[in-house]
Parts: sequence; C-alpha cells; structure tokens
Amino acid sequence: MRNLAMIGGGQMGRALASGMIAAKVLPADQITVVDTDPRSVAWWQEHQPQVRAVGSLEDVDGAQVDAWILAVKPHLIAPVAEQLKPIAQGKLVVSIAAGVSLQQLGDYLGHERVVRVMPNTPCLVGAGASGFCVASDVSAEDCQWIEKALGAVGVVVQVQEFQIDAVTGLSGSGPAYICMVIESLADGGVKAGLPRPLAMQLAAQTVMGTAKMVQETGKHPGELKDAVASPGGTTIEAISVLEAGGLRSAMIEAVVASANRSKQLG
Ligand SMILES: NC(=O)C1=CN([C@@H]2O[C@H](COP(=O)(O)OP(=O)(O)OC[C@H]3O[C@@H](n4cnc5c(N)ncnc54)[C@H](O)[C@@H]3O)[C@@H](O)[C@H]2O)C=CC1
Ligand SMILES: O=C(O)[C@@H]1CCC=N1
Repeated sequence: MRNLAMIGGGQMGRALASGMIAAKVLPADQITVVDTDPRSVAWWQEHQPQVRAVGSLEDVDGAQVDAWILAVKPHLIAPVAEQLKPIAQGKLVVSIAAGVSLQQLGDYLGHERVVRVMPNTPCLVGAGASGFCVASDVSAEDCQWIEKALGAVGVVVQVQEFQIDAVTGLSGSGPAYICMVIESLADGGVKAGLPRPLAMQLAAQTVMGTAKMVQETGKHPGELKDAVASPGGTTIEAISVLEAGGLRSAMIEAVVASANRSKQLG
C-alpha cells in the first residue's frame, strides 16, 4: 500500500491516522486528508504538517490513491461514497461509520472491495480495539493490510458482519463508559478528601492496571475481584453499594443500547 486518502479528519480520523503514522505503518507524506471544515484542515496543518490536508475531494488525484478511508458521520457516507464512486473503482474502500452495512457501501460505490471497521479512540495512543468485516471482493492481501494498519494502533479482530453492532456497543462506544468510570472514581476520591489531580491520577492508573492484570494473568475478573475483597473489609462494603446501584445491569444495558442504535443507524 503506497498512498492512503481519508475523507473526514475529525476525532476518529485523527486517532487512526496519527496512530498509524506513529507506528510507521505509512509515512505521513503518503497520507491525504479531505475535510470540508477549514478548522479541521488547519488542525492537520498544525499537528501533522507532513500529511496533505485539503478541503475538497476535487483536490485529490484519485489515480494516485491505493486505499480510501471514509471517516465522516454515518449520515454523510451515502453522499460522500457516491461522489467517490467514479474515482475509486476497484480501489480498497474502508468505512469506519457506525451502522453503515457492507451492502450499503457496495451499493453506493458500485463495487465490493469494501471493508467495514469499528475502531475506537484509544487508537490514538496505540491501545485501540477494532473489529472489521469484509465484502466479497476484498483479497487476503487487503485483509493483511487492514490487520497491519489497525494492529499497529491496537488489537484487531475479524468478525462476521452481524457481530459488528455488538462490537460498536462494547469497544466502539466503550471508551466513553470507561471515561465516566474514571471521572466518577476521581469524584469519589475528592469526596473522600483527595486533591483532584491526585484522585484523577489514581483513578486512571487503577483502571489501566486492572485491565492489564486481566489481560496478563488470563484470570477471570470475578476471581481478581474476590482477591481484593477481604472478609469484613472495605472492598466488600463498596461492592455491596455498587450492586445496589445496579452497576452490572447498567453496563450490560448500555452496551446493548449502543448496539441497537448502531443497527438503527443502518
Ligand atoms: N468517535 C468515535 O469514538 C468513533 C467514531 N466512529 C465513526 O467514525 C466516524 C467519524 O466520527 P468522528 O470522527 O467522531 O466525527 P467528527 O465529527 O469528529 O469527524 C468527522 C469529520 O468529517 C468532516 N466532514 C463532514 N462532511 C465532510 C465531507 N463531505 N467531506 C469530508 N469531510 C467531511 C467534518 O468536518 C469532521 O471533521 C463516524 O461515522 C462514527 O460513526 C467509529 C468508532 C469510534
Ligand atoms: O457514538 C458514535 O456514534 C460513534 C460510534 C462508536 C463510537 N462513537
């Protein structure tokens, strides 16, 4: 893969492209970003000056582009893909839009070399989690490139398309839930008497360290939870409060609500 063009250079476009550049998947000067918002173009010029950032698709020579990434909001995929149709025939097109199916992408673009990805914002720091599925004309080589590109910015799994909504509900939207957890843990620390910056540092490190422990020990989270809770101790008091507040049920229903919304968007 030589040249990559990304349409939409907002939150997720920045996370993906900046992550890939940092991981040396592609040099910055082989990436073009098209964004209709001049403030976004200015962001790229300031933060990734080697990336070519332009305001219109007309400023891109489509013949020089090997792969396209569509990173606009879901409702803009249809008009953007239709604009792209004449210049991206036979080219690999990757969409990261929630809810937009491979069938829809194929219909808009008039070909089947399309990939649907659900990444997440931690790609920005090389700790993303992405799921992807592919249409019929995507080659094994294309899949390898997708795995290399997304693998450079985190964990990547290939799934069946019917699983993508669930991936969206869990890891796509998940960073928002975990940020709320971190924020509320820090609030608890402040309420219990800690200064805010110290509370935030301890909260983020506790979430990061616990996730690492789950991944590295391979132990069930229930076992790791039990190991913290001494009989008659402090933790079991807190667990009892969380159960009464419906933490588990709220998390389960949150993932399902996001997955359902992803289905609706399609
Ligand atoms: N933010 C997230 O955590 C995740 C977002 N996604 C998906 O990524 C896509 C983008 O989301 P965000 O980056 O959050 O949105 P965003 O609003 O931050 O970025 C979208 C960018 O597209 C630009 N844009 C709008 N119309 C355009 C056009 N016609 N041509 C070129 N650029 C255009 C906007 O100016 C904006 O900079 C969405 O489809 C979303 O479903 C997927 C996974 C996670
Ligand atoms: O909220 C959204 O629609 C996007 C998709 C997954 C995460 N953010």
